[in-house]
Amino acid sequence: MQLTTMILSQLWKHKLWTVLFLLALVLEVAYAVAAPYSLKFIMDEALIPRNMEVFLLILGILLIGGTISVVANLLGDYSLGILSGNTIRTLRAKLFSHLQKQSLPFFQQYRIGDLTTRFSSDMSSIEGLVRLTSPSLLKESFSVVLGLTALFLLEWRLALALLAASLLMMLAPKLLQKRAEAATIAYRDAQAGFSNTVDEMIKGHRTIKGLHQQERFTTRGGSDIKGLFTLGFRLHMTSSLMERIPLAIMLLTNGGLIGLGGYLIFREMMSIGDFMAFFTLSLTVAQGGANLSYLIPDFIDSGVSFRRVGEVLEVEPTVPEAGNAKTLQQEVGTFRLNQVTFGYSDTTTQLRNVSLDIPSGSYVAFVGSSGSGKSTALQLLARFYDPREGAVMADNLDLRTISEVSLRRYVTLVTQETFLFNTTIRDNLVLDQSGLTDEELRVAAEKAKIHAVIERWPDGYDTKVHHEGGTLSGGERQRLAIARALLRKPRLLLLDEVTSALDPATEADINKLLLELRGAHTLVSVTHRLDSAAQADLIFVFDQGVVVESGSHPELMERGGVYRGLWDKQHGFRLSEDGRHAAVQGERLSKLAFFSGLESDALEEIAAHFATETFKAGEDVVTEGEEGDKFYIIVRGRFEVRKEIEGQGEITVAVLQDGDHFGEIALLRDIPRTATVRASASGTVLSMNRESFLGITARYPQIRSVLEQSLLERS
Ligand SMILES: Nc1ncnc2c1ncn2[C@@H]1O[C@H](COP(=O)(O)OP(=O)(O)OP(=O)(O)O)[C@@H](O)[C@H]1O
Repeated sequence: MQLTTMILSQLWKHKLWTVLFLLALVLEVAYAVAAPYSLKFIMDEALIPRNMEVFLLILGILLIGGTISVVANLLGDYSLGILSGNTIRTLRAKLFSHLQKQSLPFFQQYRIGDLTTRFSSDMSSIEGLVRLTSPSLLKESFSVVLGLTALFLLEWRLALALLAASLLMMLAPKLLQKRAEAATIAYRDAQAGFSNTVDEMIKGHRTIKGLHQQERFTTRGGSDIKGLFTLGFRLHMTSSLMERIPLAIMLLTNGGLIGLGGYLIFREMMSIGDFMAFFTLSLTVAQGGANLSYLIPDFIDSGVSFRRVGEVLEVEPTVPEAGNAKTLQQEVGTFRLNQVTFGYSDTTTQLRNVSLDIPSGSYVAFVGSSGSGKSTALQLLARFYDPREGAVMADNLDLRTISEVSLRRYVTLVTQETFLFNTTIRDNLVLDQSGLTDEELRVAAEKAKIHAVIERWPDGYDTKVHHEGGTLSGGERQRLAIARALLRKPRLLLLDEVTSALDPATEADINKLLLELRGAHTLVSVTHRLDSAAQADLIFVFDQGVVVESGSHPELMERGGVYRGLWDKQHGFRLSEDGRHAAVQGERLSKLAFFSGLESDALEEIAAHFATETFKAGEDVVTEGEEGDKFYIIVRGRFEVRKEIEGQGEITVAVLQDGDHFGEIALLRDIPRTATVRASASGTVLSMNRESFLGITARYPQIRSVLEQSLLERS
């Protein structure tokens, strides 16, 4: 609807050109009908009676009419160029800005390939519709109507026969229209699906190679291509049939007209001039009819694109700008979540009645187990979503009433997924802040511990980023994102697990930086690593969408609740600065049920049997189905537990982080692993193999029985 209104408003806006275009079209069609009609007079009034004067008069009129028609054609083309050009330009700009206004759920709903197809082939199709198909349809329809009127005036019986044939010519393709429409939609969807496969293959080429997934992708691509072939063939045959049927009808009609015309002349019910004019004009009308049926498949094709683009334009942002939006002041005070309840969909609830205050200039940490709602709360503070109930406030103003420009000016979010644009490092850091000096750039990059790295690149800050930063390491991208955020000098800096991809030494530097930033900026850091959170002024502990504890590190340790439990789980390890060598303390092992109750000497002895293993993002620690003989404790990192579920493929069923352990069953017997554990970022684990374990249990048999018992309880 919006799309139709937009096109009509363009025609109205350029009314002069619209009127000129219509006038030119009328003149062109009128001449195209009048020229064959004139044969009636040329034959009956000039050639048969051999009257030169009448002949020259008609010839003169035809020449003048022809000249007017040529000028009208040129004028029509020019005005159509202006009208269609402006319409397409406005539509492209509208679609582009509409996408930019969309909220996060929109980009989760539509796949990249689908959206880019709407911008590329759907837009080209609409361009064809506006520039060619619609004007031609208008012209041919007018030509058929005017031509038929002239034919009825010449000889109504012949005209009636021709009309019946023309209607048949138009209706026949209609019978196939539904099939053609369905075939076009199916082909478009298949094109979008294939684009997605290619997009994923290009973006994920490193993971695909690293995990040797080429065959799976070749199969997927092969099946997409096969689908495109089948659907393309169906589309081709349906379109061809739609074109061929009218042609066949036209051939039969010609024969019929000659027969009936000859009969009427022999019976002196029609003159030779009338017949000549009728026959020539009927060819023009039939051509118009055939053109109309040629245009119909094109029209259907672009009609589908029209709907697909229109559908996107109809989607309203779920986080809309307020009508009379207020501007956030530079000196923003407290941010607050006020009894906030939120769910990503109507049927789920990720945050329940959460209330928390973030004082101006403070350093606040959100901690809690994976999936407890920390990142969700952070995204609400950045107003990427609006709460279902309650409000997110800045300076006692509901974020829903604040202009997006001022909110984005003073609130910056840095997430784990850093997107870099395919331009220079400098442009990626500066973005729209053209006034920034090289010195400011250097200072921000130094704070984010990335300056030295940039300086080592051959073109320094002018180094080009390729593949959206895919050639840089996760840590480098993350540090660039921090530098970019610092350059924006935000009042509220929101950080979502920003140190998760960094080595321990760089993590310590970034933690130091956060302490320096406190005061001048308000900081909220989501982290699962409690060593980072411990230095915050205020810590909120999330559990299943609720804030269960809050306070400073000493207060929470003192309380001995959830935070204390998480802290104990994460501690008791030693890790080298580069994250390559780890060790566990005997005391920490006693927290595992099957080692509890052992003397400290025994625990230290067991601790010495653990070996360090490091994993890069995307690497599997264990693979579902393979037989395992090792037990693991995560020292540092984030690992996804993935299982093959019928009908859904491989999905993440749990996330393991610092201090979590898995795989103990492998210490006892050969059983295939029941899930894959894959590193989501680089991580370090400690492992113990069965051979070592059996050596230990020979001396401490109770370990084995406790483990047997706990596994029995679990199964
Ligand atoms: N875009 C989304 N759509 C639907 N559900 C989501 C979306 N993002 C997160 N969730 C779900 O919301 C819940 C809370 O997620 P959230 O990311 O806030 O947790 P978290 O505490 O930050 O966890 P993590 O440390 O693993 O990032 C989880 O169950 C998660 O699966």
